[in-house]
Order: sequence, then structure tokens, then C-alpha cells
Amino acid sequence: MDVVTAEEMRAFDRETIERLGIPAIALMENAGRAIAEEVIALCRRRGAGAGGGTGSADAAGRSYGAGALGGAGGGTQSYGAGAVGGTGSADAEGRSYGAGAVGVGGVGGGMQSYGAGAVGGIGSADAAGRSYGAGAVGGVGGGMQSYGAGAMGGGTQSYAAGGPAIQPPGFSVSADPALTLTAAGGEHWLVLAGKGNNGGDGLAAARHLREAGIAVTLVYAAAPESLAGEAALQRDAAAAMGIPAVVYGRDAVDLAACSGIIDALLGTGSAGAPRGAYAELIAAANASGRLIVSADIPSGLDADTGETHEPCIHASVTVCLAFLKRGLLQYPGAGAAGQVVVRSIGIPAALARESGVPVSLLTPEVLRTRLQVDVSRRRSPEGHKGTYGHVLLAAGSLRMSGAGLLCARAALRAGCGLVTWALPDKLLPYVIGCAPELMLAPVSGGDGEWNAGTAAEVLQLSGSRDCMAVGPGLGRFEGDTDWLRRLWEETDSPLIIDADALNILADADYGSWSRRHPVILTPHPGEMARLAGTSTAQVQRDRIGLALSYAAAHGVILVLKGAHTVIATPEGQAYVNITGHPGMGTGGAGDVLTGIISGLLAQGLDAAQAAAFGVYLHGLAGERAARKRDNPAALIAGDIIEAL
Ligand SMILES: NC(=O)C1=CN([C@@H]2O[C@H](COP(=O)(O)OP(=O)(O)OC[C@H]3O[C@@H](n4cnc5c(N)ncnc54)[C@H](OP(=O)(O)O)[C@@H]3O)[C@@H](O)[C@H]2O)[C@@H](O)CC1
Ligand SMILES: [K+]
Repeated sequence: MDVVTAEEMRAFDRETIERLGIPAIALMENAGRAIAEEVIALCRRRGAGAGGGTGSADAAGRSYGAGALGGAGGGTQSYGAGAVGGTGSADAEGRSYGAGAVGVGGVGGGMQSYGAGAVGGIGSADAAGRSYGAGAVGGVGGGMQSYGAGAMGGGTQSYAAGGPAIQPPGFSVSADPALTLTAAGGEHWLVLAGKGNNGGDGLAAARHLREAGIAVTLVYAAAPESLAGEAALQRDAAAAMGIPAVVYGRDAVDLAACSGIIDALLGTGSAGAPRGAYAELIAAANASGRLIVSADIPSGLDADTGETHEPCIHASVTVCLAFLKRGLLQYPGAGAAGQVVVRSIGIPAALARESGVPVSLLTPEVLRTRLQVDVSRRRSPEGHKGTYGHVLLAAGSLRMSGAGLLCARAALRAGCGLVTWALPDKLLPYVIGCAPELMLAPVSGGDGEWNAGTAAEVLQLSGSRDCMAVGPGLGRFEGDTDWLRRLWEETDSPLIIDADALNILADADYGSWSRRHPVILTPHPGEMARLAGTSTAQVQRDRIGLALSYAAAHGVILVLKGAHTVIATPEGQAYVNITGHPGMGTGGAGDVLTGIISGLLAQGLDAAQAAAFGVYLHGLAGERAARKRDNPAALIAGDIIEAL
């Protein structure tokens, strides 16, 4: 799924209108309808007492994509147009990805569905039902897998396109279900309308809500006469339908006297902190305690960076139009947006692809198609430990030996054949036997710390290994810049640099260092700040933008860690990961990530593939590990390794 800036969005709007000849009012109509459909779906769930949107304390319910609905409960994720993530229980691991995908994570089930129109069936307590492909339907039951268009599986595996036919129905008539609400009685929604096109979208939505029997009142932030173009047409249509309207500042408005609020004040055309009536309406909407559905972005959010101005709407749902905006993925904006639903409005998705939009949401589909990763991690029947590569790790010191151990164990769990851990020789007696699968290579460290003289020994070891990871628990030492420079310039394989090795790099002018193989840097925001010579707050201000520019300028793969880790390549691509769990904020979790990435590199993935897939798997394992605990705060880094 492509992720765009406001400027890119405007270019695609223009192209659709001017080159394809689709009238702007048609796009606005589609936007209004999409917003109304999501509001109606919310009302329906509320009416059915199902709630929705909010996960339980242990839940990691997320949904991204047009039509996506993340249900209540745990572990449900859905991405892609039309995706519906069902309700997962606390133990469920229901995920659905792709256009039209419907995933229902059953109680205790392990359902996954990927692909356009895929429907993942309900997994039983022990089920691992998976379905892939357009129209695939995974049946109820255990161990079911189905692949292929229209395939239907139940308790077995089916791969055929077209699959068993569902009996054709007899004559039937149905209304427009997405715009129908049978029990709208108690619903009264306020539509807060700005004077731009975002306001126009909200006004169009108001008409559909009215049609569904929902009481609607328009609240204009500015004099209605100030609306222009398509927004003015929507204003007139709403007035002609007799939808009641008030003007903020002129008429009395009580934002708490409603059952829900559509925030259509400011969209991608907003600049700076909301002013005047806009600011007052945003503050009042937040204070009302009512459910808020934002049109396109929460008003007050910077659509590109994810910064929230003061004030900024705190939405329960954001109906993002046409393309996912960068600001909805970056915190604090991601927190203000609530559940994000991306809806098509008639702007072809291909426009983003063709124009080379550099940022993608990291989904299994993106991993498979754009990054060409074999996400199944298939093992060859003839494989042996030599088939899956050999990691060399230079890490650990007397007081931080655990960092090296976590990293090394994670590399093994990521599937590489062998791991050699180079460590100061004084540590050897203490770590022997901690992980019997590891090979230990003591280097001359006398006091248990690293020293500049060990570079030659590490380089000697690296000769027969497939990649090298440097940094976890390394510490700083005299001559460490020259030490790292030698490894950087002379290691004849890809290099991953983490933790203290990043701090060494930050103090060096490494732009002049030569390098033949890829380098992956894995900084957390503090380390990134040191590398970039800025503050942590500045790093967090626009993580995607900074990662893109740093990776391109320094010719490295950059993994900027934190909530929604960004992976940026020297070629100017970036991927934003959304797997993970707040419980992963614990010492050693980063060392585990470095281990996973190195384990994947050793297996032959290229640097971008290993970094992206590693981050994705690390997050999934963290989610799984968190679910196993009574409280995710109990999660420790070793749990992530065990959940791989
Ligand atoms: N065909 C299309 O174009 C499509 C557009 N679409 C929709 O349109 C949205 C973009 O619409 P947009 O460009 O009209 O801008 P929008 O966000 O409504 O705000 C502009 C207005 O706000 C005002 N304003 C600005 N900053 C402010 C502030 N800080 N505080 C207070 N006021 C401020 C500014 O007033 P001014 O400062 O110029 O007087 C201006 O009047 C987009 O998010 C999507 O929802 C989609 O449906 C797809 C098709
Ligand atoms: K808005």
C-alpha cells in the first residue's frame, strides 16, 4: 500500500481530474459516500452492541485499508481496500491483508488471509487456517489452507482457480446495504464543515446519513457563503434537502448534544495550527466525549509529518481518502487518527505506482511483490546448516554480555545455519553453555572489554562468514573509530551496525570511508539523533522524511526503530512497519532485532529484504510474546526470541 504526502495527493487529484477527465465533484461524492458508509457501519455495530474499534487491554487490533474495520479484541489486523478484520479473541491471531480481504480471527484461531477478495475462515482453537488469493474462502476448521481465485477450502487444501461453485441464488433484490441502517432512531450526528474541500466531503456524507435515517446537523466553521467550487455545490445540495445547519460563532452549538461527530474541518489543504473557529470547534469536539470520525485526516494534524498542532482532533476512526497519508502512520498523528480506513474515491491506485511514490506500508504483499521476499521462509528438503548461512557477531563486553547473547540467539531463531559470536576472551567462561547452539570465538580482550587491536582477529573470522553484525553490548574503547573503520572497509560481506557501534559512527566522519558491500544501520531515535547531529525530538518530528534523506545521503539501509519503524534504502524507498507491541519497549529488544536481520542476511536475503522482513518478523514475534503474558508490561527481550 502506497503512502503519500499532501503534495503527492494533490498531484494525483489533479491528474485524475485533468488528464482522466473525472469531475472533481465525482471524487467528492465518492469521498462523502465512503465517510457515510463508515459512520453507518459504526452506528450498526453500536446498535448491535458489538462496539468496535477499541481493543481490549491485550489487543493489538489494527486496520489499514479501504473498507477495513478492525474489530474489538486481540491480534486482529487488516490492511488493504475492502479489508475487514473481524473480532479476535485475546488469543486469536487473525490477520487479513489485501483488497477485499476479510479476516475473521476465531477464538484461539491462527487465521491469516492475504490477497484481493480473500476471505479467511474461522479457525478453531487449534486451527491455522490460511487463505491466499482473490476470492479465496478459507473454510471453518483446523489446518485449512486455500490458495487461488475463488477457491474454497474446508478442512483440506485447495488451490484451483474458480474452486467449487457456490449455488447460484434464485431471484433476489437487495438495497444498498452499506448505506442502510435499520435502527437509526437514537443517532444524531454533527458534521463540522470547514470551507475547503474537506468540508465538502463532510457535506456530501451528511446527505447519505440523512438518507439512511440518521439525524444530521451541519456546523459550519465559517460563513457558508465563503465556500466555493465543489464545496459550495455540496452546501447548496444539503440546504436543498433541508438538512439543518448552524454557523459557529453566530448560532448556539452544543457539541455534546449528539451521538457522533464527523470532523470535516481541515484536510490536506490545512497549513499550521488551526485558527479561530476551527481551533475552538476542534477543542469542543474533543471535550464532547463523543465518537469522532475524521474525514481524510484529523483536523490539526500535519498530513506529512504526523505532528499534531494545538489543538488536534482525537478521532476514533479516520476515513482516509484515496491514499494513506504519511502523517497517519507517524506518531503522534497515528495516535490521534484512531482506526485508519483507506477508501477509494475514484483516483486510480496505479497513479501512485507509476509516479514512483517512495513510501509503502510494510505488508506481506509489499514484502512479496515489491521486495520479492519469500515470506513463507521455505526450507529446502535437501538443506543443511551450510545452506542457511553463517553470521559473525562482534558484540558483548563484561557488563553487557547479555546483549551479545540475545543478538546471537535471535540470529539462530531467524533461521540461519550457524552463528559465531566473537567476544572478549575473559567473557568466555561466563557464557559457555548459555546457548549451546552458538560457536564462541574469543578475541584478545584481557579485561573483558574490546580493544583496538582486535580488528584483525575479527576480520580474520569474518572471511568465511556471510555477514557481520557489530555493536550490541560492545561498549566504547580507545581507538574504536579506527577499529570500526577497518571492519567497515575490509569486511567482505554485508554489515549491520547497532548500538555502541552506531555511537562510534556518530563521532566519526564516516562519509569518506569506502565500502563495497551494503551496510544496515539500526538506530533508535536517540542514536539517530547523534548520527544526524540533531535532537531526538527533531528525529521524531518526521521519521519517514529523515530516514529517507539520511539513507540516500549516506548510502546505507537505515532502520529507524521506534513505534512504526521506518526502513529506508539508499535508492530512496522507505517502508513503514506496523507490526509490534508497546510491550516491546524493553532492554535487549533492539539486540534481538539486529540478530534477526543478520540471520536473514546470512540466508541470502539482500540488505533491504533482510532489514524490512526482519523488522516485520520482530514485531510479529513481539505481538505474540505480549499475548502470552497476563500483562504485556512483563514482556522481556528473550520472550521475543522464543516467539519467533
Ligand atoms: N479534488 C480534490 O481536491 C479532492 C479533495 N479531497 C478532500 O479535500 C481535502 C483538501 O481540500 P482543500 O485543498 O480544499 O483543503 P482543506 O483541507 O479543506 O482546507 C483548506 C481550507 O482550510 C483553511 N485553512 C487552512 N489552514 C487553516 C488553519 N490552520 N486554520 C484555519 N483554516 C485553515 C483554508 O482557508 P484559507 O486559509 O485559505 O482562508 C481553506 O479554506 C482533502 O483532505 C480531502 O478531504 C478529496 O475528497 C479528494 C478530492
Ligand atoms: K478532517
